[in-house]
Amino acid sequence: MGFVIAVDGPAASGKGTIASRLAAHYGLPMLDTGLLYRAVGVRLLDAGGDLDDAAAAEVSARGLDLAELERPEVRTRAAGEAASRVAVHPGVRAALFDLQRAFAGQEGGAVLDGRDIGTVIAPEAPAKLYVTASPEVRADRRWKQLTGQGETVSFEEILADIRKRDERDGGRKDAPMAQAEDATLLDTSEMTIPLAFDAALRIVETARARWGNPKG
Ligand SMILES: Nc1ncnc2c1ncn2[C@@H]1O[C@H](COP(=O)(O)OP(=O)(O)OP(=O)(O)O)[C@@H](O)[C@H]1O
Ligand SMILES: Nc1ccn([C@@H]2O[C@H](COP(=O)(O)O)[C@@H](O)[C@H]2O)c(=O)n1
Repeated sequence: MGFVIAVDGPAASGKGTIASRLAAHYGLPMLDTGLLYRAVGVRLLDAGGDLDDAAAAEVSARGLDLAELERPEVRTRAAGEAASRVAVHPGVRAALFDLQRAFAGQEGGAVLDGRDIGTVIAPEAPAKLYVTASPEVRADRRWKQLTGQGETVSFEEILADIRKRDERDGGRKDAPMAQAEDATLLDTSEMTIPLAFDAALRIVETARARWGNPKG
């Protein structure tokens, strides 16, 4: 495995923003694994399926075409909820495992963000961050993001979504959202995006030095 950076944490903590900037900094490919689950949820809803039907959700996951990750529908509030509901099914997680594992196994390394990268997908990753922020801060960030995309929703509705998502993601039996024992916690509640990236970069550089990358 090359230099893999795992960026886990709850909804709207800023994982994707940090992961994409780390990927650009190191010239590494990046996978937002949440898009996989969002696309599975959206395609199941498109087919008129039940998000709580484990078998139907697995069929949806096994039929996923990566081009579907580009659909604008996957970035909506509804897609985030659908993702979290299909993500509880072990069959869905199993169907998406090999793709994520292969992405992490790329020779030069990779950056992946999600909920279980440091614990399940790439437990041997040399650099692991667990990015978080208070539920209120995360709800504010998500509310600004969704209303900026034209969705009509209240802050209070998003805060309720965040709390429900945290509970479901952290409470599920299979691959629950969790900070890996060797992951460094990064609370971005009081940080701007540049400050959060700087803090993340310091953590990754420390891990990189320890990893002894021949490129120095
Ligand atoms: N430190 C920050 N300060 C202010 N806004 C931020 C910060 N980090 C990220 N954001 C903004 O918050 C929103 C959510 O960020 P991002 O998509 O990176 O979160 P995430 O953890 O990947 O979310 P999810 O896992 O739900 O996809 C985006 O609009 C992003 O620009
Ligand atoms: N590795 C992952 C990534 C995501 N999920 C589930 O998908 C939902 C949406 O993810 P976002 O990153 O787009 O918010 C998330 O709430 C999880 O339920 C997952 O289980 N594992």
